Amino acid sequence: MKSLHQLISQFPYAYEWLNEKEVTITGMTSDSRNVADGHLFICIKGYTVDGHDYIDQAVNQGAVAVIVEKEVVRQDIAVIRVNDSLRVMSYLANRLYNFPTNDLHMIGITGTNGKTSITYLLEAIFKQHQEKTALIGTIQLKIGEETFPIKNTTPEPSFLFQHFALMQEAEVDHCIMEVSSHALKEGRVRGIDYDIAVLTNLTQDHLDFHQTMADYRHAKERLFQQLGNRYDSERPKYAIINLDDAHSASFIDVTAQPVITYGLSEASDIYAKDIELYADHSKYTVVVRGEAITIETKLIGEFNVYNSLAAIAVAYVSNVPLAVIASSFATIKGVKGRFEAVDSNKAYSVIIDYAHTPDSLENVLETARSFAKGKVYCVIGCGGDRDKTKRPLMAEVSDRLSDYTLLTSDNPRSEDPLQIIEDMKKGMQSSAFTIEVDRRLAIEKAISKARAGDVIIIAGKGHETYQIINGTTYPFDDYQIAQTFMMKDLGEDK
Ligand SMILES: CC(=O)N[C@H]1[C@@H](OP(=O)(O)OP(=O)(O)OC[C@H]2O[C@@H](n3ccc(=O)[nH]c3=O)[C@H](O)[C@@H]2O)O[C@H](CO)[C@@H](O)[C@@H]1O[C@H](C)C(=O)N[C@@H](C)C(=O)N[C@H](CCC(=O)O)C(=O)O
Ligand SMILES: Nc1ncnc2c1ncn2[C@@H]1O[C@H](COP(=O)(O)OP(=O)(O)OP(=O)(O)O)[C@@H](O)[C@H]1O
Ligand SMILES: N[C@H](CCC[C@H](N)C(=O)O)C(=O)O
Ligand SMILES: [Mg+2]
Repeated sequence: MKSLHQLISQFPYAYEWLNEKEVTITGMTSDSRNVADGHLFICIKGYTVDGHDYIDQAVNQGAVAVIVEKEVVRQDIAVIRVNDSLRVMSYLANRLYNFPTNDLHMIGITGTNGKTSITYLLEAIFKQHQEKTALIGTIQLKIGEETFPIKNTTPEPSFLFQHFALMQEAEVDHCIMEVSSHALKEGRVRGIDYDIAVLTNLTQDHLDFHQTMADYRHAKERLFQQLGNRYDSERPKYAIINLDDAHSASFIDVTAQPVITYGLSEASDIYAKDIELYADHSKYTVVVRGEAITIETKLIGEFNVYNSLAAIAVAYVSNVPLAVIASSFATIKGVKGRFEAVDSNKAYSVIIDYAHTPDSLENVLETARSFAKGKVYCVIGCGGDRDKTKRPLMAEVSDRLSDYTLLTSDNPRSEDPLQIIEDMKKGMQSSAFTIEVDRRLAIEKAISKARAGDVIIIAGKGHETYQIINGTTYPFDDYQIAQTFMMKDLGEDK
């Protein structure tokens, strides 16, 4: 809690009081729907609506002050005009909550695929080392065992800083967060003092937002530029980079901090060798600056070897002993909705996965192929209001790597589901596919085709428990739908 005058006492931005008033600020937000008594409401001009239009709602809910970019005349509340309210929000949130990231060990993970997976691997490792964690990412925000729903993978600054303060109060040791390219480009993570930045990989996604791969890469590079330029022996900083990624050199180039590389060759500081991949577990040796440990884990596929290397690198520079790291892998059962096998006693497997990019789908289908004794089926759709150019590419991957594809809907959002499928269809070379716009029916059709030894990949929605069609959100859970149908699926040979 601070007075507004205190909050702006050393304000480094140009500003103008449109109505000067001494008020006490209890919290802040840029979403009028979340305003509570004593809040500062920050008006942001968004892509769809303008936050300035919600001042009345914010005041009705208890806002005592607003930050605006426009001419706003009000006598009842304090009004300050600035040039860039989003930038100012990061600064004010940092001050209101007393610079909470200065006392937290902040780990930021960026890259196209693997971010969520790595956050959960790190949670397991730090737990094994008796340290307290917080996670921020696609599935949820989590402080210790307490979970909070989340709208974006990387939320806006006032939400972030409010929760960093809660983490500080809860004596969290490590805050492990996914940092999306949208957040980096929109400046949602300004002012966060990261200690470790991780790059998983960079392949095509989000070209609707970034237009070019170069812009997408520049956005992700900002995390590494933000890692600071000072060398502080009390609090060393590290850039952890997947050396096998085609873009690794430019990420190494932009950071001033020590770089730790990981990969599958001896050229990396931390690498895996003697990799044995099975249908239900994996085993490999990880060499960490000359010292070797054996990892045995239920995580499946080579892409998860990469994810585990990233997590091991972070844990290693965070002073977790290698023996503790190795033992923690025995506790990891997998990550919700990431290559998650549906529990059943069938002779075929159904796997729920969050692959929603060409590269992730390729990884997952290659993994399925490597152990399938029978056919591989893929149920796949693409999200509406998202990168249209990835649609035919994802269909092409499914056509090439599975024996049969069911083209269906993901979250069509505001788009026509059949048009999305038409866009996907352009990538299909073979005729081994069916179109079934209803995702539930597509899942059921795929399962009813399955015979002993077959593998069905249901891709794109992973942990999601909803489907957005024509702007409306309906309950929808790939896992439950698949499991319910499997229990009824008593066909021959099953
Ligand atoms: C394209 C994009 O990045 N959109 C983000 C943007 O929304 P926007 O500009 O459309 O916001 P808006 O609805 O116009 O609202 C403008 C302002 O008015 C406020 N408002 C709005 C309505 C109201 O009733 N009251 C109110 O105060 C809003 O809180 C906001 O401050 O700002 C919002 C607030 O920060 C974000 O929630 C929103 O993310 C939307 C939901 C989204 O879907 N974003 C995706 C693309 C995204 O960011 N994804 C990445 C992960 C991607 C990945 O790695 O795969 C993520 O970090 O989530
Ligand atoms: N290291 C990896 N390389 C390639 N594909 C991966 C990797 N790790 C996971 N995947 C695939 O990508 C999917 C998404 O994984 P995960 O949720 O961990 O990624 P993410 O980066 O958090 O994605 P998002 O951008 O949606 O937040 C998984 O279901 C799997 O199919
Ligand atoms: N973070 C990603 C998730 C995509 C998940 C997929 N199910 C979809 O809805 O497209 C995005 O917002 O683009
Ligand atoms: Mg994620």
